[in-house]
Amino acid sequence: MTWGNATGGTPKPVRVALLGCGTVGTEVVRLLREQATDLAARVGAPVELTGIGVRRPNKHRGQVPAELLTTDAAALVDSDVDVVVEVIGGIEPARTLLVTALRAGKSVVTANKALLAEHGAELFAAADASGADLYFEAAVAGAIPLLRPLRESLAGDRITRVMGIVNGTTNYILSAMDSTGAGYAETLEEASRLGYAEADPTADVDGYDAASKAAILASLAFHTRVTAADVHREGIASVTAADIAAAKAIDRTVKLLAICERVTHADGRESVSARVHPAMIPRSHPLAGVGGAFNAVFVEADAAGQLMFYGRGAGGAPTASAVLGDLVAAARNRVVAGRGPRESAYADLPAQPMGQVSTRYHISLDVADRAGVLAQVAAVFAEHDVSIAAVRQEGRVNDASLVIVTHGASDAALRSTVDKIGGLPVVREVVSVMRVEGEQP
Ligand SMILES: NC(=O)C1=CN([C@@H]2O[C@H](COP(=O)(O)OP(=O)(O)OC[C@H]3O[C@@H](n4cnc5c(N)ncnc54)[C@H](O)[C@@H]3O)[C@@H](O)[C@H]2O)C=CC1
Ligand SMILES: N[C@@H](CC=O)C(=O)O
Ligand code: NA
Repeated sequence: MTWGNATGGTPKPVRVALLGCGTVGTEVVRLLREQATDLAARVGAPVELTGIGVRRPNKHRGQVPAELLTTDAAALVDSDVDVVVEVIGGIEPARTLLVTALRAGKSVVTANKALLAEHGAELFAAADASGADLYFEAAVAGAIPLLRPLRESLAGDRITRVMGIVNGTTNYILSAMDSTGAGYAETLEEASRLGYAEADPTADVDGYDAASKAAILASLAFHTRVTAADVHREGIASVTAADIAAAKAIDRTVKLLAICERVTHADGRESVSARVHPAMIPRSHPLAGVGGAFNAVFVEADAAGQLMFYGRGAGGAPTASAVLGDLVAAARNRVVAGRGPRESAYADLPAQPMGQVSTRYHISLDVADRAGVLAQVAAVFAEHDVSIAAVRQEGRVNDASLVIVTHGASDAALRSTVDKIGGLPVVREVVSVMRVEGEQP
């Protein structure tokens, strides 16, 4: 179906197949229809939607043109189309459909971070074999233009760090827990209703979605293939009301962060560290003010310095905006017989295991309020070579809370420290253990 005409003549339309018509797909169809004339002018040819691959056509009647609906996504990909837009999600059948499309020289636009983080190399190889485009701006941080700046605008710089909030669902949950004390389950349900969560929301809460995005960000930033398996992943399922309260007590808030770093070793070798975990950050930190399903990402590069990208990271319309931007780029390339950026993985840096990554921790203990407790606890830290940066003790009648913030320590050292401290008779409970980010050590 062609909704618009290019100005100044009638060039051959760019034919587009859409795979999937859920939260994002429905909005892609709406924008294609509503902005058809402008899109045609920007592309230099009309953009023709030739078919929409869905699972249950009846579900979509009345929402999208019924004559476009098909349950045969493979046939749609095989048909005479120039660009395949995939918003099904998951690995199969998306992987097979996209590899087939790319090998056949059809450009691909996808929002599928899980697929890219696991099978990106295969998709790029298929794209290279035929010279087709592979665009995926919607896959990370929804509407925020982030991947194009990394792939293109910063291609002349040396990126050292990418850190931010890249999952809208978990940020929505953590923001609600922090501001209203709302419960975890009810907020997750709301995030699903609003179209932020993945089809299986455990991908969000267990950090898989953010880990896929971290893999994509690290790959682009450091010109290295980083897969989801290379990313250390912790979700928010273990974040308790006590953690949120402990953070509040010291003017911090809890966020799920994705952190990708270029690590330079003493001998000059470099490696890539990518991790996703909840962390306490100061309320004065710019990421602390990022609420709801919004995302924000800091990029640090040698020449550019620090850049911050902020906007809607989830939801049908914002994500469709990024998909449409990619579709215009791919369609333009078809019209002028050009090609978008290819995979850049020449640096091939090794992944740094999490055990070697040093992070700072905030530990909150419920302890007996008597002389010598602090000394006993401090001795365990010293024994494990974990250096203490700050200690705060608040006494009550029979018990007290002891808050310790460490200097940088490895996961392994911290884990053994906390295990041993939890076993001290003077420690009633280890109330909260959480990483600390965003402040000077
Ligand atoms: N919802 C969001 O805020 C964002 C989603 N994404 C990504 O966009 C993609 C789509 O997400 P949503 O639209 O939220 O998911 P959704 O679950 O709402 O939609 C997926 C659609 O694909 C259909 N589908 C499943 N298998 C199919 C098949 N074999 N053939 C044809 N259609 C099939 C489903 O019936 C469903 O309508 C996913 O990769 C997701 O990770 C990316 C950024 C944000
Ligand atoms: N489920 C994801 C959707 C966007 O990528 C999220 O919550 O961020
Ligand atoms: Na984006």
